[in-house]
Amino acid sequence: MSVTKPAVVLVNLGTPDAPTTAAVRRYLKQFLSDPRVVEAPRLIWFWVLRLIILPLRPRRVAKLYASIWQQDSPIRLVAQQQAEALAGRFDCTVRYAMSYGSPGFEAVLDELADQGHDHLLILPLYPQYSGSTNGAVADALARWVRTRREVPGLTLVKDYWQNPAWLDAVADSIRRFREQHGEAEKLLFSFHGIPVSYQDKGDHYGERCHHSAALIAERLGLRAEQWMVTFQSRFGPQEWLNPYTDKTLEKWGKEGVRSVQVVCPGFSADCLETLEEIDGENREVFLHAGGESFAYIPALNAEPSHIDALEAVVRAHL
Ligand SMILES: C=CC1=C(C)c2cc3[nH]c(cc4nc(cc5[nH]c(cc1n2)c(C)c5CCC(=O)O)C(CCC(=O)O)=C4C)c(C)c3C=C
Ligand SMILES: [Fe+2]
Ligand SMILES: [Fe+2]
Repeated sequence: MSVTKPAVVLVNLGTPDAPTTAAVRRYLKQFLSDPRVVEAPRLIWFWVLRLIILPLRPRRVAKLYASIWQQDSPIRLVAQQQAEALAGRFDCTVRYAMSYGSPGFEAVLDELADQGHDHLLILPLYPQYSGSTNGAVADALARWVRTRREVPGLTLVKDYWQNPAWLDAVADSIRRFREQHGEAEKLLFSFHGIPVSYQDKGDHYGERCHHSAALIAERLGLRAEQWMVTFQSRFGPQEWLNPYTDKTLEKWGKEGVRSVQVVCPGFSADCLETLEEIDGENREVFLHAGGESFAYIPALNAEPSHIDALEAVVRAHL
């Protein structure tokens, strides 16, 4: 009747099924239709999305995806590795799911509940809560609950940037990188942005990013002038959290900063926004503006120290 063991579901943002215009269009349609992601007036956005964004953006973005594609999209390959590695740590089922695209979050929840798991622990893989990411997972969970006659016990992890195991894992990865490659003049912590209007309405995501970076810098013993926090991945004409990553790298290059290392601790897996936007586009911006050396420090992905941290987060909530 029921399996008494809990199951863990790791949830990340999502990605297209293929690096093609059609697949990117399907993905962006689902993603950008979520009112948690784009908080524009619904009727206006319905038409802007269909008449401007979806006819134009997918072709360009599909090329960017093609440039980072492996056997699959990196974010999905990493999710699979993370789930496998974490499953090795407990006597319980661990699955991964995506908020947009596949494997769909609600389908994975159905499967686990149908197998009789009577407690599901949902861990969104965003270290810093934002309504636009973790909030969207909560919405999807609430929608799913309404479809189930028998609702399992549910635990939703809000976020985990304060967990010492996660802070140690990020600090150690930076330390190891600097031991291998030497130290750059500047260490830039780049986080995905959100529109300033979301912050004005009460989303404290930006503060959580600043606190995270400060705690990591403290572990590394960095002086204030050695590091900085910026925000990347702007979308649309609104003002987003600043300072912006690209503008900062351009300014540094022009001002004579010779070497930078960039780390993106808001991304639990490498993806389009780190591999292409940071290690591709922003590298070019810095070098073009006069910088001499640019290095991207990879996300924690399925590193054992990351799995240690995720294990600690799960154990703290089970
Ligand atoms: C209004 C739009 C967007 C908000 C708000 C937003 C917040 C947000 N996103 C992430 C993490 C990721 N975003 C990724 C891609 C991506 N993000 C947006 C838009 C918003 N994000 C778009 C349109 C895209 C797709 C690419 C593009 O068309 O430019 C990804 C990468 C996924 C992949 O397939 O590799 C991640 C991860 C966070 C953490 C966040 C708020 C805190
Ligand atoms: Fe995004
Ligand atoms: Fe981007």
